[in-house]
Amino acid sequence: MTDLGTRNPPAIRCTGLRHSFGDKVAVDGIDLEVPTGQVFGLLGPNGAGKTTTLRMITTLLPVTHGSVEVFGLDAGRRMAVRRLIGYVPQQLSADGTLTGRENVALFARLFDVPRRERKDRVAEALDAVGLTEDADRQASGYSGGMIRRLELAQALVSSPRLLILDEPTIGLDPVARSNVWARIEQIRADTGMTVLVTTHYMDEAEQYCERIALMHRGRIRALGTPAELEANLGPESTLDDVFRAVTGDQLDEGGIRDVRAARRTARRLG
Ligand SMILES: Nc1ncnc2c1ncn2[C@@H]1O[C@H](COP(=O)(O)OP(=O)(O)OP(=O)(O)O)[C@@H](O)[C@H]1O
Repeated sequence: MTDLGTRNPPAIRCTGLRHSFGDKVAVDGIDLEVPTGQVFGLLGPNGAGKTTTLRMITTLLPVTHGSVEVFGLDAGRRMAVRRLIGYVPQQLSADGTLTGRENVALFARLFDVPRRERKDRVAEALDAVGLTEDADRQASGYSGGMIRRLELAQALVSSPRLLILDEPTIGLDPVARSNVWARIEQIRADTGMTVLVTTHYMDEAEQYCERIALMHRGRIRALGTPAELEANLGPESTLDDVFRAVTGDQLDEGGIRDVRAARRTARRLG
């Protein structure tokens, strides 16, 4: 019997997780548990170590110090773990020369969705993100919000148990942002999927995340429900205040590489 059947592990468990790029310590000893079915937000300024953490959880970066388990499976079991995860990275992954449907079908093939199920699963994923009507248009004509929803469909087509979204709404206008979140919420309600999301938008974290971890300089500095974190700081505190208290107002730690990446993403989204 696999570990999956023998107990009821959390969706994610990180223990003593560290990662360095040369001399730069990007993740500096993280302990984190995300229960199954939760929408969990990872917040922090540029360069806090959020993406590096996500990349270790998704097995794109090897775990060299500490451990990561996904539904009880060690991240070292890369292929088994990847089958459980849908990942929407910050860098856009949709191909503008293909239609929406072709983009999702490509992911269905990549993720070994059985051939006879593919057509239906692609249609279901497109429907879940509200792109059925536009599915046969070339993706280069999509708005930024539609591209993000298309990428959600790409991540959903393999029916993952854990959906990981790195800045899913960066560069989008408020209507497109709430549209993306409405889809995420609906999918979660329909499937019970666990969602791990990074965002810079405190209002989104407050509204949509059941629990959040605030990262700064590679460490988790605060962990709890938005209401708990606010109450801990003091009456009338907002999540913005908590963020400022934790980061000491240093909202931009990441340097030119991170800012360029964020701008590039926002620009490509139009
Ligand atoms: N491939 C890399 N090579 C060298 N340094 C890197 C690399 N990736 C990340 N870093 C550095 O590690 C630190 C953490 O970066 P990371 O991208 O994880 O932060 P982040 O919290 O996701 O930031 P952002 O909100 O800007 O995406 C930063 O100082 C960053 O410059």
